[in-house]
Amino acid sequence: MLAKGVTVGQAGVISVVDFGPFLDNSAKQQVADAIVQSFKDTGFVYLINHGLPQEKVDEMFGWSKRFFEQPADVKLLAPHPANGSHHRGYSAPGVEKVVRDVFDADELKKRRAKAPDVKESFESGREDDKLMPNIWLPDSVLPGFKEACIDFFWSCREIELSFLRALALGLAVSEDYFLQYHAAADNQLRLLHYPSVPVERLQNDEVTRIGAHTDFCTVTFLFQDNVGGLEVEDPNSTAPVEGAVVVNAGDFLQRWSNDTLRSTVHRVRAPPNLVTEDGMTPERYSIPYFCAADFNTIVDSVPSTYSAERPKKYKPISAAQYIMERLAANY
Ligand SMILES: O=C(O)CCC(=O)C(=O)O
Ligand SMILES: [Fe+2]
Repeated sequence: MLAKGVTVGQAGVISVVDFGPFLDNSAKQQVADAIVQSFKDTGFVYLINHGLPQEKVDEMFGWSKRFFEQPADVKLLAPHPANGSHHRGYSAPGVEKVVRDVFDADELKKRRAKAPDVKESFESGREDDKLMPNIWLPDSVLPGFKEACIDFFWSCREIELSFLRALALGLAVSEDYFLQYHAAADNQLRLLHYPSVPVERLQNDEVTRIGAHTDFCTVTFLFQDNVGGLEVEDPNSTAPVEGAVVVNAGDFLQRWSNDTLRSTVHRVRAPPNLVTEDGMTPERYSIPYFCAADFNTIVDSVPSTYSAERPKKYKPISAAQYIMERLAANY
């Protein structure tokens, strides 16, 4: 049963949940239940009143645009390392191909050649991350960009911490259950730009914006502009909801929850009904924030998600091992 009052609408079949009553403590359990129900049903939820002011989101999109407007050789002053497990810096269009269940290098090459992902990205994390140091532009280029990324990273961290509390409450474990495993902020802020491309090529699957995939962390928060095109499997197309952050469960959380919560396949294709006169689909910007468990932590199934009737399906695993294997397979 979905809690009425906090579930304020549907975008496709995905619930739009008002997070305000969680943050102000007026209806914490109802909000938590609505989120968990939506994660069980679809693996996705839209959150409104998430606490991050819209001006901050708009500002970050502004920085993202200014970054991607730079000439290629400037952006490449902060190059993403060729090593796919160091996820920082700038990746030019076509470099990364997000796929599902492909770990073989030759097969990846084939898929990339067939339908490249037409997107470029810039990734950053916390400044004190020794495992994956940030890769910034030189100080003289686009001053303020680095500070904006860092500031936005920590703003998103606030939503993450509140959201993880809600998730725990909704799963009937102690409110700080997930927090103990997410103390380090091993998260990743990703700026994405999908350049304008001929609609026909997107529709014929000659090129993709982002290929069908699941995320592999705990949860992802996605801010998007109003262009649209994000599609969630079976069989939902989602439209951007004003002021909302889209949250989805990653594979790690699905595994962690003993398959109670779903990590759903999603992709970005041509936005419906948006074509310019010359048959081009407008460019699109989005900002996902991937939240991962502490690399050094080992997780076992969430206590409320297994029982004699529903035995554990998975062995305990370290976040580092799981995530590094998945990252390296995408590059
Ligand atoms: O750009 C989007 O809307 C989706 C991005 C996404 O799914 C990802 O980066 O994992
Ligand atoms: Fe994704």
